Order: sequence, then structure tokens, then C-alpha cells
Amino acid sequence: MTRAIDYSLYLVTGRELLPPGKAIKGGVTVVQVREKNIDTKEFLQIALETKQLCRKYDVPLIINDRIDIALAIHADGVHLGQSDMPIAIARQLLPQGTIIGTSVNTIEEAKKAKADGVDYIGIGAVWTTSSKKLTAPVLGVRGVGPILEVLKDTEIRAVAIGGIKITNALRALHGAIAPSDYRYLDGLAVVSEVVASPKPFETARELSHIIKSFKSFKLPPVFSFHSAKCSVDSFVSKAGKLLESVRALSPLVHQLQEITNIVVSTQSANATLALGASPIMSNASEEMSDLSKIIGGLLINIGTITNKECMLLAVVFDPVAVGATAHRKSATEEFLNEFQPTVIKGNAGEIGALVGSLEAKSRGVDSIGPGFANPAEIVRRLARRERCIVLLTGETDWISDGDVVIKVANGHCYLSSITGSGCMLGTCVATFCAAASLSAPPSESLDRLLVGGDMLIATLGGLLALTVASELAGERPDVKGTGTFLPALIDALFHLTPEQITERAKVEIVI
Ligand SMILES: Cc1ncc(COP(=O)(O)OP(=O)(O)O)c(N)n1
Ligand SMILES: Cc1nc(C(=O)O)sc1CCOP(=O)(O)O
Repeated sequence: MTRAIDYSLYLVTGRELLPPGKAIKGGVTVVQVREKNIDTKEFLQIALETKQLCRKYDVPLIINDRIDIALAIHADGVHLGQSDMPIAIARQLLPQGTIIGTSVNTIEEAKKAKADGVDYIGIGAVWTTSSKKLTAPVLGVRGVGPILEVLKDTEIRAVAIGGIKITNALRALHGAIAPSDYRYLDGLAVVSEVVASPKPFETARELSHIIKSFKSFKLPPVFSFHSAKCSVDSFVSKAGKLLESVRALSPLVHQLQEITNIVVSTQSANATLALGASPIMSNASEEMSDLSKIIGGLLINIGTITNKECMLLAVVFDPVAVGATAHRKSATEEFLNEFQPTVIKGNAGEIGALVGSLEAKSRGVDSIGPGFANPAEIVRRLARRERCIVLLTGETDWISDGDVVIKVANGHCYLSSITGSGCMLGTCVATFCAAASLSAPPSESLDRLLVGGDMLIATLGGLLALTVASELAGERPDVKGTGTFLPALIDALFHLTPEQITERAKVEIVI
């Protein structure tokens, strides 16, 4: 019988790298010895030494490429690449129960591996790597899910390999989920993150913690805890109450808006202040590391984040006019390939570009086209795919965590006639998300390792804050048009109460 293996943290190592002892103690669950350009005798020696270490800690040992070495040391398994010994012949040569894994870069290769009856596949390379000269294209995190889909209804295990780091492990795990049946990775395979670490024990421990936390959490939804059975009243009252947390905690909200002008920045900063939070507007990547330690939430539009620690903060991603230019499209792709947002917010044109729908398109920052025939399905699908909350804005707004869909019909018509209202909404949502995450019990973020706090409620709270404030502002007798509306809106945000939110909310749970 084949030994059952925990593939969670799969360390690939070799003679120029570490003896894996410290890393195993930190939580490595499988070790592979991978040697290139080496004498057989020397490979054998290294494999034997590694085997002793693996036996000591009861961790299975896999040999890369070389069936003869695996046979000689009675290894637990072999890993064979596309140009190595064919799987069927390897099966004949190896004792029954030997684990056989193979490398996969395409759906076709995955189908072949499935037909060959391998025990596991290594899917890669997810990202670029300095540990190997790649001969196949980099998949990106979005390329992994469709390959996993091939393993549907099989016992074949899967790990992702290539460029996996502590900072992107979470995105790799969440982003690499086959959408149709929630098949997810069994583990992550790493070389340099552990072997080049000055503290391999600590690095392995941290990676292991991320993977365990991911696996312990039931899928989906990622950021909230609801079912369609929850009542509208409970959603709305929790969303309104969050305003009290915003005022009590006054979270620092970082607004990294590479493509916005100064007028909009001032407005967004004033809206953040009016809610009782504290804005910091900075695009300097040099500051990201320091800022990530003190901010409660982050709002980002098209642009880059160099500091991946931010992934563990409440992050609102606003892909402004993503469908309008090739640059915005590729920047957004790149961002979502690497980064795990908490909320994606966009108008129909922007969300349409993300889901590949022709029902709505971007013209500049505006949206054109007939609009979505089934907006509830669109937000739910995107939320599931990106493992986050999605907020689709328009005359009616739609929110989903991939499960529940909420329809919101608040807002004054002047909102769409002033510049920067989308950015103001982004900052309101980021502010409420920051307050929700800061007030969450510490165990919540530790257990789930994403962002603690209820991000569905927080998104609803931020949306209601701005839309209800806009109604209050628009109703003022001294507001005669959009010029007087804007300062009245800031005033309304400043004086907004939880009761106004709950009394005025026009919210429906759709599914
Ligand atoms: C877990 C895992 N996945 C993929 C590979 C790559 O193996 P291969 O294609 O045989 O390439 P080389 O490692 O031989 O360069 C792997 N080793 N482990
Ligand atoms: C050994 C290997 N195989 C890959 C593949 O794509 O099949 S990528 C890779 C190296 C992974 O190293 P690191 O964790 O340092 O990026």
C-alpha cells in the first residue's frame, strides 16, 4: 500500500543547499533530494544521509529523477519530470507502494499524469524562480486552478512550486482553487525560501502555519461567516454599529492611488476624516514596510504593492477603468496574480473587464453598455474566483462574498455627477474594513490567517455610510446642485449616526 503523505510543506533540497534537519523541525512534511550534474556515488551518499535525517523525524523522502538511487536507498518515492523515465516504466521498476510524482505545466500534462496514475503532481512554475532555469512558461497563480480541475474526483495530490515565499504563500493557496469544485492545493513546494533563509526553522514554521491555517478553514467564503438565512435586519444593524468602531478606533487608512489626481485625493482624505478615521496618502514604495505595521486598512487602485505584508491587512482594490487601456489590464492581472485583496470594488465596466463580460465596458472611468442581465451571479462568480468580497457599484449596488449576495438601493443621484465619488466610496469601505479587522478577536486572524473581522458586513457598512450620507446631503434645502452637494456630503458623513444608517438602509438579500 502507498504511504499516505502529508504534502503540506514540501522541501526540495540538494548538496549545495541545506541539510534539511532544522527545516523539518520547523514543519517540513516531505523532503525531495534533487541533484544535478553529480556523480552517482556522491548522490547516493547524500541520499543516504538525508534518509537518515528523514527517518529520525518520520518524514518521507522522495528522490528526484533517479530511479536507481531511489531503489538503492529504499526511498519513499520518486519525482519524475516530463523528460525523465516514463511513469509506466517507473511503476514496473519500483516496489509496490512507492510514491510517484510528476511535474505538470499544462492541462494536457495533468491529464496524462492522471491517466498514468501518479500519486501527486508538482504544478509549476507558479512564479519566476532563481532556483531553476525554466523551460516552460510561468503559470501565475491563476494558471494553477484549471490544472487542479483535471484532478477532480481523483485521489491525486497536488503541490505548487516555483517562487513560493512566505509573502505570497497565502495568495498561492487561495488563488489556486479550481472554481467549479473547490479542489485546492495539498501543499506548497519550496527551495530557496527555506534553504536560503538565515533562519530555516522559523521560515519553515511560518510557511507551515500559513498552510495549516488555510487547510483548517472550510471553503468558501473567505472573509465572512454568513448564510443566506441571515436576516437583512441583522446585516444592517451590524453594518451601522461598525460606525461606532470606526469612531472609537480611528483606524489609519493608507490610500495608495497611483492613478488619481490631487482633487480626488483631498476629497477622499476628507471623507476618511469625516467618518472619524485617519487618512495617509502615500505612493512611496520605500514607506510600505513601515506603514504596513501601523495602518488598519489599505485602499489601492491600479498600481503595485511591493510589500506583501500588506496582504494580511484589510485591502480594498479598486481597478479604476481596468478595461480602458492595455496598461491597466496587465497591471490588474499582475496585481491579482500575486496579491490577495480583501475587497474588489468596481463599476459595471470594471467588473465586466475582470470577469470577461461584454455586457458592460469601460469608457474612460465610466461604464457603458446594457449592464449585467444577472449582476448577482457576476459578483458571486468573481468573489469565488478571487476569494474576496466583491462590490459592484451603480444605481443599485451589489455585494457578495461568493455565497450571499446583497443588493443595496441607497444613494443620491448627485453622487454620480461629482468627480471622485468612486474613490470616496473606496475609502469608506477601506475605513469600515479596517475598523472591523482591528476590532476582531485576535484568534480570528490567527486561525484563518487572512483578515480578521467580517468583511462582508464592513463592505456593506462603508457603502451604506456614503450612500446614506449622500441622501442626507441631497435633501438639505441649501443644496442646490453638485457644487453645494459636495461639502454637504462631507458634513453628512461627519454627523452620520448608526441609527441613520439602519433607518435608511434599502437592503435586500438576493440569494
Ligand atoms: C514537487 C516538484 N515539482 C516539480 C519539480 C520539477 O521536477 P522536474 O520537472 O523533474 O525538473 P527538475 O527538478 O529535474 O529540474 C520538482 N523537482 N519537484
Ligand atoms: C525545482 C523546481 N521545479 C520547478 C517547476 O516549475 O517545475 S520550479 C523549481 C524551483 C523552485 O524553487 P524556488 O522555490 O526557490 O522558487
